[in-house]
Amino acid sequence: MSNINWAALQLAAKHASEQAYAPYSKFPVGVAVLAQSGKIYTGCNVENASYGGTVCAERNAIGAAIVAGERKFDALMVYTPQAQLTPPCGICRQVIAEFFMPDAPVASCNHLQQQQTWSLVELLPAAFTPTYLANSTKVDGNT
Ligand SMILES: O=c1ccn([C@H]2C[C@H](O)[C@@H](CO)O2)c(=O)[nH]1
Ligand SMILES: [Zn+2]
Repeated sequence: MSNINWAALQLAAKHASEQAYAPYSKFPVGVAVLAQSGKIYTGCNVENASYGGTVCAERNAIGAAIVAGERKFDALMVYTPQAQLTPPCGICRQVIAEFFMPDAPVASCNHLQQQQTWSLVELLPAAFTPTYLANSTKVDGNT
């Protein structure tokens, strides 16, 4: 998609970061995803006293969109709490690859109004995707 409203994604991701539950890392992250429907969904990181129970902002944003019925996405924006712009972690890259095209933009922004944009395939080359599963219904099915 060519006409992505990056400013709207940045603002939505920033607002989501303000809801982050990150008492352990003190690294509050917000994410906004643009679904093919044109709607924006958000998520924040939700940490846990059992640290491995933590869920990143990316997966929470995608989950919020999925439960609203979305299956395809055009862009993802991370709002990172530091000057150095940060891409999604490895687990989230795999989850993004389930629902985004390889050339989809995955971006990071910060309080300095900076933005860095990668393509998904740059972040996760040779991804294992639903197409490798013989009986896959890809992203359109419910099973
Ligand atoms: O892109 C990222 C990077 C990190 N985190 C979270 C996980 C953990 O709660 C904290 C520190 O890694 O930030 C995210 O939610 N998204
Ligand atoms: Zn992650």
